[in-house]
Amino acid sequence: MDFRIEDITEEEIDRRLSVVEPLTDSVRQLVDAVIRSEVSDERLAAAKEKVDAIVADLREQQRPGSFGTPYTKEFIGMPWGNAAVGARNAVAPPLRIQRSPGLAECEMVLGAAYEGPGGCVHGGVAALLLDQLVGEAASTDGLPSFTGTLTVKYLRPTLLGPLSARAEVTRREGRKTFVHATMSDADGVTVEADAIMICPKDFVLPTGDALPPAADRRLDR
Ligand SMILES: CCCCCCCCCCCC(=O)SCCNC(=O)CCNC(=O)[C@H](O)C(C)(C)COP(=O)(O)OP(=O)(O)OC[C@H]1O[C@@H](n2cnc3c(N)ncnc32)[C@H](O)[C@@H]1OP(=O)(O)O
Repeated sequence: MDFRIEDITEEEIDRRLSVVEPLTDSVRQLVDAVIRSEVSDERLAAAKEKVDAIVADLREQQRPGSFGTPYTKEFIGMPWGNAAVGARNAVAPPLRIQRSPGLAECEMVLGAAYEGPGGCVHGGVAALLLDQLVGEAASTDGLPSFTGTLTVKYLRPTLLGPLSARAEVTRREGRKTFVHATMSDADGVTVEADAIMICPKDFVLPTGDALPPAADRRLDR
């Protein structure tokens, strides 16, 4: 796993985000536009040429593999490639998660890129987003937790559009944290999930140091 340390300030994080977040958002718009565009085949083909030119430009300098999750020395995480929250990942809605002890909540608007059954959110997307949320709720005490088991129950179809989601720790047992989560539309809960999150026994920081006190850890950028 890639948890490298980057020696940068919070101001530098903000500066980098101010550059990449608008780009990522434009790519999200591109994804949505490609799905829903009704322009002629000629214009679609011309669009492909333009997109290919942008891709070639960006690939001139590229890191190998994935983005990973770098941390500052102050343990501020930058999971910018993450599929649910990544600031550089157009696949991510992205979730903007509010955290408090044992709780993670967010509101989101899921559009055409997240469709499963016609007009509805893909079940795998709902599971993906709830997986992130249970992970964040379990990790609000500063201990990294990975999903051991995630059980998802789809109560009724989730229509694409504005939604909210919530995950709450129900109990902790040693390295195990139990979390309950829901996704809701304006009429109430559409999906619920239960997770057993586990702090791995062999987890070490990239520095080889022990984890710092919980109050000094922020896993939230
Ligand atoms: C920096 C991060 C920021 C975190 C902040 C951001 C959040 C990110 C959210 C993303 C969430 C994800 O997608 S995470 C990615 C998906 N998940 C994974 O890839 C995890 C893959 N699995 C593993 O790495 C491992 O199997 C672990 C960590 C889950 C467990 O390994 P371990 O630590 O060796 O566990 P072990 O000692 O055997 O068992 C400890 C206890 O847990 C129980 N247990 C073990 N495995 C499971 C299991 N799959 N489901 C239920 N329970 C289990 C055992 O019975 C035992 O209970 P007892 O006998 O003590 O009662």
